[in-house]
Amino acid sequence: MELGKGISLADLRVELHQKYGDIIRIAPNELHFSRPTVYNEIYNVQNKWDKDSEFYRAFDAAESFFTQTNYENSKHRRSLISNLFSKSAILELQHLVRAHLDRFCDALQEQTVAGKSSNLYLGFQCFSADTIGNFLFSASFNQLSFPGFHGDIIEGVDIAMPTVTYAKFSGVIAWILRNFPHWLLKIVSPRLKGLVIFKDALIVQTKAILRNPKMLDDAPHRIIYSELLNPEANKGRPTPTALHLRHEALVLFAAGSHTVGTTLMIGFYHLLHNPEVKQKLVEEVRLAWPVLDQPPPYEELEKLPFLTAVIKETLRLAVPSPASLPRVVPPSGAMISGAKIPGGTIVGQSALFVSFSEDIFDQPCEFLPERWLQPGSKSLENWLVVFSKGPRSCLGINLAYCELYMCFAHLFRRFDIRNDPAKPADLTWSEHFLPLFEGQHLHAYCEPQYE
Ligand code: HEM
Repeated sequence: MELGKGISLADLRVELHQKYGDIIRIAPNELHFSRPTVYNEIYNVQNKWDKDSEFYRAFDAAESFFTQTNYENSKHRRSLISNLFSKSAILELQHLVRAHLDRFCDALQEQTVAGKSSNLYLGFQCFSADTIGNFLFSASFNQLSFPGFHGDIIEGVDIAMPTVTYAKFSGVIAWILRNFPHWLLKIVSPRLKGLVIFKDALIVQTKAILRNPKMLDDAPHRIIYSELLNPEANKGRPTPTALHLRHEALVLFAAGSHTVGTTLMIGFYHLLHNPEVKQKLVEEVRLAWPVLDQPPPYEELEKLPFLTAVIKETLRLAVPSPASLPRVVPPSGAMISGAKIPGGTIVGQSALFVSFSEDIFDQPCEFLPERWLQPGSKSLENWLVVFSKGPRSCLGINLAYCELYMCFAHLFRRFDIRNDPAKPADLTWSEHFLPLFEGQHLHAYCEPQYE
């Protein structure tokens, strides 16, 4: 109903809570809670509650561990992939992030030299898509090479995004979308072409790898398929099929690209609109990075206190995955928000209700990195919940932080960045599991620094 009226789910939840109180029914068997303390009651290490199957069927990736509703069934595959995203693996492969940043910076410089401002929303999406592609498959999708950062895959993701919401509300629509022939999709919606070609390429790639797993030996670093097909780790279990591999690849690409791109865009938006905060960040980065062609490694950047505060504040405000993440209360029932909730009820809370809670964050709508540097602000970290919590929390958190630290530091060290006044950004978004930004994108001029 709300889709028909064009109202974003995120706004609708706020409206309903204002009208009906702390606990609202958002579907016949689904509750949403507004008190921010509920987040830690639902999502925590003890609660291995199932994900809601109707919600997660909306993703066209039924064989991935992400859409696997039962924790026990998802655990094995998650643990295989987690090797690639451990902190030590990310430190070892940080040069991949750096390589894509170099390409990104070259493209920004070219656009500035041509007298054009850059679309930073698309630029960050291209950067994160190329980076995650490199981590997962040791291949680049070259989204950064598209003129004006109009990458065909990332634009296809934005166009396809509302289908997740439609599929969530109707099993029939979910089925049609899953089974729609790719050749027809390219004709009906030409702007989806890049995404369709990407999905078709995954079909070919996964079949070829299963036919000849030895080709994995040629990859310059470990990739998802080497982990998923590891014979030692899979002992006593069936080997993953081409469909398993493809669905894991799709989910990891989707989870690792849009989220990071959105976070970067929101952070840059706030820094460009808060010149004093931006100046403080630039000074800190310059001090840690005095010689332009000798960038410090990620290990050094993550020690910078103001940069760290900027990243925390950016994540808090960005909430790149704003949906309520529905879980099923176990048969024994549970106490949530002071109420006894019967087993089988679907419950959830959007992280927006924590990030923007006045009870937790003073002036929650303001971009105030300093809040993370006050005495006692360590306790605030409990409320930085955008990666979710518990056994189904974000698997890519180490890679996400690495990309954020390196991107903020590189761009603000290598460029003097200014808003394009002719193109004021409109950050209005609607919720389709991910936020869809349909207004004017953030544009900026990036003047290269030569020392
Ligand atoms: C700022 C960046 C990111 C944010 C805020 C974020 C946030 C989240 C959230 C909230 C979840 C829980 C989703 C749910 O319960 O349905 C999640 C899960 C996940 N994320 Fe991220 N994410 C980010 C980046 C990444 C990256 C770079 C990757 C790398 C591939 C990644 C991979 C995953 C995976 C695989 C899951 C599913 C975990 C499971 O179901 O057990 N994420 N993420």
